[in-house]
Amino acid sequence: MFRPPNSSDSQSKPQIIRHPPLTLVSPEFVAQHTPCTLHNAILPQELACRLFYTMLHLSQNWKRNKWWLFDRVVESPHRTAFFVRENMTETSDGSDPKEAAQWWYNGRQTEAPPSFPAPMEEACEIIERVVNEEMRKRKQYPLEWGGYPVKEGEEPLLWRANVAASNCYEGAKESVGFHTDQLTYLGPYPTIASLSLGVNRIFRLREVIPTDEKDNRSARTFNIPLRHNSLIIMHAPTQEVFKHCVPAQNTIDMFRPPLPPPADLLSEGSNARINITFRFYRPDFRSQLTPHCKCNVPCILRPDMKNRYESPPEDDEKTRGNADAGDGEGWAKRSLAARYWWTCYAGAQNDGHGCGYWKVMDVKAEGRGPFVGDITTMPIGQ
Ligand SMILES: O=C(O)CCC(=O)C(=O)O
Ligand SMILES: [Fe+2]
Repeated sequence: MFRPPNSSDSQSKPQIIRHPPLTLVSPEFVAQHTPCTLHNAILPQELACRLFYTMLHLSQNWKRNKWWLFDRVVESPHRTAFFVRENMTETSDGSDPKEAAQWWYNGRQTEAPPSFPAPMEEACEIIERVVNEEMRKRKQYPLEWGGYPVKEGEEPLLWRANVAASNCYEGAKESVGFHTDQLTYLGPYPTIASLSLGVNRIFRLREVIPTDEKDNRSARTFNIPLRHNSLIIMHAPTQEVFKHCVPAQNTIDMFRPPLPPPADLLSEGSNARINITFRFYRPDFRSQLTPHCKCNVPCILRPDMKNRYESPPEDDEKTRGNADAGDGEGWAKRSLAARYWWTCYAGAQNDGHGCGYWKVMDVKAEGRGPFVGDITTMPIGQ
């Protein structure tokens, strides 16, 4: 006799519901399903256009990132550049984000990066205000940076940008693969504000399911169309829980800028998308404090996205991200183990062979902080 389709075997393993990809077209849907927020028409139209033309012009000199994958060199399918913001001493603790920025390209040391061009600085000031407003409504995680200066009579500052990474995707086929942003200089639970200019492209998010949950649920793919002059803020814990990418597409619509270019800058229509991610390099994760591996190369910091590392319960209490994990989607219910690893990165830059060095980050022993959790034990906001 054949076993009926719903045998006791298949019953012991519950059927996982596999949801089809979901396109999130509105800010409400993005907020409902992901730890990100979407803000359309973020900059005044004139500034968005001026910044687009400025960056498109500069992008002619941007480089493709190169790294070793197994035994061959691969090249990023887009061009990229890095910028450092001037006059950030009040939040930098005497450390210089320029130093860290020199390690941006896959652990290869590069020349000191340029400063923000004028329209990028203007945009950054607007974006900082929006990010702070948004963060005030959200809960904070104990390991977030708690060292912003407090000014009497003013709302507490929750985020600043001191660096920016910019990407140019020319045509439908240029892309960036699924990844999480390296936490080496950002530290745990970073907030990253990502501005889109030019053609509309899809930004894709997908949760990394912890090993112990993978028999119970599957990850859903979320597609978020990013229009010219939109901002997506990757709030905590996006980098700990989701991977993101900008996939190659079969077709894209030409971008017809609402305002003409200045006389000295080219182009009428364009098939390029410019992305600028504004970030805060934490003083307590400055490059001088990055552990080195056995190859004597600075390590990279990665979250334990799959909750593979079982930590002693006593030190879990303090660093746990989501001890009060509540309702909502699967990811929002996750209890984050808050484990991070320093790992060898030499394999990406030299000959594809690293030393396999691996160490759990120990915030106390490494002297990191101050953290949000040092100042307040209660999550603020919701
Ligand atoms: O272009 C984008 O929207 C994403 C870029 C990105 O993920 C990155 O630079 O790390
Ligand atoms: Fe990224």
